[in-house]
Formats: sequence, C-alpha cells, structure tokens
Amino acid sequence: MLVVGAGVIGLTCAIRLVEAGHRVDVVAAEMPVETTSSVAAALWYPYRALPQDRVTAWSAASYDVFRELAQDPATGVAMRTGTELLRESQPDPWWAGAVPDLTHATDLPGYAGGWRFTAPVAEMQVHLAWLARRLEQLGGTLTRTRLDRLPEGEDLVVNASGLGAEGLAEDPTMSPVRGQVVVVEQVGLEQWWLDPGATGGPTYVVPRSRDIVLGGTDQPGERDRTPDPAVAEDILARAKALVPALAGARVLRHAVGLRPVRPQVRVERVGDVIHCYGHGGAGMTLSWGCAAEVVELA
Ligand SMILES: Cc1cc2nc3c(=O)[nH]c(=O)nc-3n(C[C@H](O)[C@H](O)[C@H](O)COP(=O)(O)OP(=O)(O)OC[C@H]3O[C@@H](n4cnc5c(N)ncnc54)[C@H](O)[C@@H]3O)c2cc1C
Repeated sequence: MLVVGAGVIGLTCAIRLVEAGHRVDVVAAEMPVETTSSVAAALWYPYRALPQDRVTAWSAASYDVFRELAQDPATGVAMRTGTELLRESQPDPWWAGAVPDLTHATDLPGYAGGWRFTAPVAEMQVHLAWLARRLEQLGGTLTRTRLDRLPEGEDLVVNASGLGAEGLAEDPTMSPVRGQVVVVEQVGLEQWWLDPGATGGPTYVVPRSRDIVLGGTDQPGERDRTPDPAVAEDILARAKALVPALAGARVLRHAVGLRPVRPQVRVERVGDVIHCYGHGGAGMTLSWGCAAEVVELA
C-alpha cells in the first residue's frame, strides 16, 4: 500500500496501517520537517475544520492517543493547561464534548469570559521525527518523490497530500489559508493562551519544552511562504499584550505555513484510493482519529 504525504496525516495513517498488518511505503515531495505540519503550533484545537460531528469525534479520539503519548517525552507531546479568551459571551464550543475538563474562566479583565482546559501540545519537529522513526521501526519506508498524479495499479493508495490534493485529487474546493508564526525562547511559560478575536488575527502563545510559538495570521488565498517582517512585529506586539512575561523574549525564528483548507475534511474511499486531506487548521488535532478511520476504510 502506498501513502502519499509525510506530514502529520500521512505519517499517522501509515503507522496505524502498518500496525493493522499492511505493508506500507510512504512517498512525499517534502520530508516531515519540511511540511506544513512542521510549522503548526501545534495545540490540540479544532480550528478551521468541519463538519462538526466528525471533527468532534476525530478530535476526541486523537486527544486520547495524545494523552497516552504525553507519558513519553520522546514523542514531543505534552499536556498543557490554557485559556481561550472570549470578547463576547458565547455558548460552550461545539467540540466541548471532546475535552474532559473544560471550565468557564471568570478572572479575565477586559474580556467577556473564557474557557480553560487541558490540551495536548505537540512539538512538531520532535513529534514528526518520532512518527517517522516509529514508522521505520515497524517496517514502513519513507521515500522522497514528487508525483504528478496518484499512482494506479497499486492495491491501495492513501492520499494524504494536504494542499497537494488540489492537483493530485483535482479538487478545486481546496484552498490555502496562510499562517505566520514567530518562535521565541522559553521564558518559563507553562500555559497556553488563545485570543481568536484579536484585531490583526488570531493571537496565540503556545509554550513548548525549549521555545514558545507566537501567532498568528489567517489569510485565505495567500500562497507566499516568505515571513513578512511587518506581520512578525504585529504578532510579537499582540502576543506581548496578551502575555506580558514575553516582553524580553529573544526571537529565534520565523515561519509560514499554508493550511490545507476544504469546506469539509475529506476522509473517503473512492475505489482503490482513500482520500484523507483538507484538515485546515487542525491537522495535528485530527490526526489519530482520522488515521483510525482510514484503517477501517482499508
Ligand atoms: C501557522 C500554522 C499554525 C497551525 N497550528 C495548528 C495547531 O495549533 N493545531 C493543529 O492541529 N493544526 C495546526 N495547523 C494546521 C496543520 O499544520 C495542518 O492541518 C496539517 O499540517 C496538515 O497536515 P497534512 O499532513 O495533511 O499536510 P502537510 O503537512 O502539508 O503534508 C503534506 C504532504 O504531502 C506531500 N505532497 C503534497 N503534494 C505532493 C505530490 N504531488 N507528490 C508527492 N508528495 C506530495 C508533501 O510533500 C507533504 O509531505 C497550523 C498550520 C499553520 C500554517
């Protein structure tokens, strides 16, 4: 069986398929650390992904797997408490059933309220490397190849090509949503913060073991992968306003990724092809749940 794509979706699908007894070769134009997945913050959060019922179920399934993985630091996964700030009062989020400990925060001056919960955070450079190692340990292979079309004549092909599905699946409903982040040094921060309604773009602060990811932007249709210095300044200003402890934090690097957005995430078998792409701003969040469904479809 061939899996096309070595981002978080292709690798998790490949691992679950090998574990289920299939022989799996992964082919990808970009290796794991070069993918959009490696840019992700990557906080467990169902963002820019629909439909609500399937996304909630996939997210809940992934949450459980990440909680297990967090027992082993080598996976790059940690469970972290954090707060989403609300500028207007809102009912509980549609995906509330996927997190075990969502509570209402009332101690947020200047905000109408907030939600506090524990979420998995995956340090993607570490997590993707761990996934790739795990795949190889299980006997799977990973080869760099750019495909012009999905191969025919294989017994089964999993299309986990992210935004590449625009061409490989000839899917005109796919579109990029550009996200820019700034990575700064760790300054002793343990909790994540998210202000989705901030002026200038969704603002988030996601601490990891040795650094902190600050975001972000949400720019539909933009394909430029070069970090914009003015946008970086704005992200830093927004993040520091949100978390004053970031004031003196040294900037380590800048990154841009193009979220593979689709009106609905596609997990579907058509003949000998299983499509699994269009995870929008939630590829890490949905990964293990979608991989389990791909195994069922196989
Ligand atoms: C700034 C930013 C922040 C984000 N934060 C989060 C977050 O906090 N939480 C979260 O869950 N998600 C987050 N995301 C979203 C997440 O990164 C994506 O949903 C996820 O990376 C999609 O994974 P993927 O494996 O489908 O695609 P990708 O990681 O893009 O991998 C696609 C793979 O397919 C290969 N491929 C494509 N076309 C071809 C071809 N023609 N031939 C061969 N190979 C091909 C590529 O080379 C690559 O290996 C964020 C994204 C961005 C940009």
